[in-house]
Amino acid sequence: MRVRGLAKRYGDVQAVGGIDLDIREGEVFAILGPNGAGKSTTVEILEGYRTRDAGEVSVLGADPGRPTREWRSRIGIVLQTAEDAAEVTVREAVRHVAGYYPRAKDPDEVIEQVGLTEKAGKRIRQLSGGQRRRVDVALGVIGDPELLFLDEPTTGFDPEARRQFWDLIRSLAHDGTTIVLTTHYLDEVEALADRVTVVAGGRVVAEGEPGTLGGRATAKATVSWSEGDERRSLETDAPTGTVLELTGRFDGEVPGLTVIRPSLEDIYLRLIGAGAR
Ligand SMILES: Nc1ncnc2c1ncn2[C@@H]1O[C@H](COP(=O)(O)OP(=O)(O)OP(=O)(O)O)[C@@H](O)[C@H]1O
Repeated sequence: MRVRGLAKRYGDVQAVGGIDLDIREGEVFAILGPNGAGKSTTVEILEGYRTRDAGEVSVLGADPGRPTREWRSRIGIVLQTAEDAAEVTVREAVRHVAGYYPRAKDPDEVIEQVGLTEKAGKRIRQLSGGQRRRVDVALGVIGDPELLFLDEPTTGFDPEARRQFWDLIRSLAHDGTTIVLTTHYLDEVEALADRVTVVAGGRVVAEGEPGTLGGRATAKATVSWSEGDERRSLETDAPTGTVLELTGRFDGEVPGLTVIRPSLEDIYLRLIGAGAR
C-alpha cells in the first residue's frame, strides 16, 4: 500500500494535511495518534469509504477512490459494533456476512477463532461489550481478507480477551494477512506491530519499529542503584560503562540496580507534544 501527500479538509478543519505511508504486504502496521489526529479519516480513505481532496493512494493495486466489488471483497474491516444486528445470533450474523464473500471462511471455525463457540447460539444483544467486539472481529475476517483494517479492536476487552485477540491477529499475520491497526494502546503496538506511524495534527511525526521509534533504543538510559540508605541515579548515553564501573566499585552485585530506557509511551508523548508545537 502506497500513500503520497494525502489530504482531506472538512470545512475549515484540515483533518489530514499531507500524509505519506508505505505499508508492506504481510506486515502489521499500527497507526497511533491522539484524538482528532486524522487517523480515522486516513483509514476511511484507504478503505474506500471517504473521498480525498489530494494525494496518490494505491491499496491492493487499486485506487480506493474508485472501489469495485471485487476489490472490496479482498479487504476486511472491523467496524465498531453494528447495532442493527443485535437481534440475530452470533452464528446467524457470521453466516449472513459470509454470504457476501466469494471465498469466505467456515463460519464455525471463525467463531471458534474469536473464542465465541459457547455463545454462537446467543443473540448479539445478550453478549457483553467485549464479546460483541469479538463478533465484530469475526465479521471482519470471515471473508478471508488479504488486508484487514482494525479500528481500536480491543476497546472494552478484559486482559485475557486481549491476549486471545492478539494471538488471533498474530495467526492472521502469520498466514500472510496485511493488518492495519489503529489503537490507543501502546502495549498493543509493542505486542503486535512490525512498524508504527505516529500521526498528530494530520501529519506523520514519526515512523519506525516500536522498539526503535523516535530514537528509543539510543535514548539516554537512567541507571539507578542503592548506596547505603540512599537511592542514586544517573542519566547516561553509555549505561554499560556505568554498570561496569558500579560492578567494580561494589565488587560484584550492585544493590537495587535498574537500567531504564524511555518506554514507547514516553517516546509517544514526546512525539505528539512535538507535533502539537
Ligand atoms: N465528518 C466530519 N465532518 C467534519 N469534521 C470532521 C469529520 N470527521 C472528522 N472531522 C474532524 O477532523 C479531524 C480528524 O478527525 P479523525 O476522526 O480523523 O481523527 P482520529 O485521529 O481518528 O481521532 P480519534 O482518535 O478520536 O478517533 C478532527 O478535528 C475532527 O473533528
